[in-house]
Amino acid sequence: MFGQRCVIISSPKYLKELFSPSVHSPFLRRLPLTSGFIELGMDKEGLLLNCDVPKWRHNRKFFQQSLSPPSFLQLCTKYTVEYCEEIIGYWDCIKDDEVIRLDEWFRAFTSDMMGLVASGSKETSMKIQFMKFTNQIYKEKKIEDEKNKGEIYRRLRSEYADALGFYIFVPKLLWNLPFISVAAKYYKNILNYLTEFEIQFIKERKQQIKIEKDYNISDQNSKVRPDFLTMLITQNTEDDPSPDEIKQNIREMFSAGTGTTTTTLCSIVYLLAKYPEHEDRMVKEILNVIGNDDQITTSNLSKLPFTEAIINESMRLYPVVPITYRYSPDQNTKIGDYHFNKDTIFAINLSHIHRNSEYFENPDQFILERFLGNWKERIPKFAFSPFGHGMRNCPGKNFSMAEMKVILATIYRKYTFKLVNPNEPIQFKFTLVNDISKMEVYIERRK
Ligand code: HEM
Repeated sequence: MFGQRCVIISSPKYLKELFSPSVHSPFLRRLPLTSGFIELGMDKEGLLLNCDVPKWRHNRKFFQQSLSPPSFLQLCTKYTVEYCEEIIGYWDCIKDDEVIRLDEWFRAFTSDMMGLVASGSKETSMKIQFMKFTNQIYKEKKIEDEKNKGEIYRRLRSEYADALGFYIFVPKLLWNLPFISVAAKYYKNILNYLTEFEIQFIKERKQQIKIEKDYNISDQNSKVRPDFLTMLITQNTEDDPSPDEIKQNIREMFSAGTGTTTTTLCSIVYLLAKYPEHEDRMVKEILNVIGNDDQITTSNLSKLPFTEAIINESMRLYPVVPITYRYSPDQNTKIGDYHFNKDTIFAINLSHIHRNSEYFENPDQFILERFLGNWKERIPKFAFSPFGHGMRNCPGKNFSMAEMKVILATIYRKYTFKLVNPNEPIQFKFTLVNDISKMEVYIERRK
């Protein structure tokens, strides 16, 4: 893999070293440096593919600190509720016998939601999804959107997702070949245009914050949006993190936070459609804790253990990141009793580990009791790793768990979903993650 020896790890027994929480761990890198990562600017910026350990640590600190204040999580809950209300407004216009592409709807939802949470960009993916569905004057909307900043940003991000695939999977050697060179040039332009766009709005936000000298995130009267971008800028001392670092952190909030949540939500809906008795129990819990119409708050999210078990068991069966990697270029390493030369890539096969019968009885079945009660004492830590572990685990874990609980609680109070093809297995396409490819459902309103 990437020209290096790759060892696949399929047992949690060998994860202690690879998932070590120590800053001195030799496994602080995910993958070796490639020309594609350099072209994307991800080799030294952001987190996901950052190969420069001091720079990665610097970014990780800012990324994590920006996501963690309770006031920020509360705000994200509020935004999620608002967007759920928007999606309900559209879904209420859809008849019970009409087929909808749930994967597309959740993709639109998570994209609009991230737009707002990451950079205050108010976008219209759900509106467009609805217009497409109802064959409304989509063309006119398109022309109107040419001038809409949020819409330009949304499209650039979507092109960026394709550029990521290109630069990660197509080796530099091939970039000058006919046809491929056209794509290489096109994606280069997209990257440049997106960077220009992002640097400009970072500059504008910085100026806004400067005008309000004593800016405080909880000030209701402030004109500055209290989002991830503002959080990153307000931790800033002497232009640190730099605009380029801020830009990459925002990009990764989108690229790591939208597809993952979309796919996990689709897996949950798929499994609940197959196990209606679990759905009934979840809805009862939601109605008991939150009620039928009341707004969801962060404090009642912690009172939904059954809903949480559903999310966990779905992520066990269908982990959106089926394989994660660790890499040690500086020193030879030892995993269990085995010695490895430096430069070995370790591919940690999470989807295989999650179905190991040593830790999960009847591993292919959807059994919620596994994740009820004191499950953290029963299930060994590394046997269940939907968000990874150790120094490079997922910094968006709490955010996405809260987001998914709010979405489930809000939409399942109103609707139930029936699979159009109940006998078909769920379909994913694998890029670096498992991405839901198509999921067709009927929406039924609850009586
Ligand atoms: C259901 C939702 C999500 C799942 C299942 C998920 C899963 C993962 C996994 C398995 C990893 C690799 C961990 C490791 O190698 O140990 C990861 C990394 C990462 N995730 Fe998530 N993620 C989700 C949502 C999010 C969200 C919402 C964000 C942003 C707010 C995010 C940001 C990141 C970043 C930046 C990394 C790279 C961390 C680093 O290398 O230091 N993820 N995620």
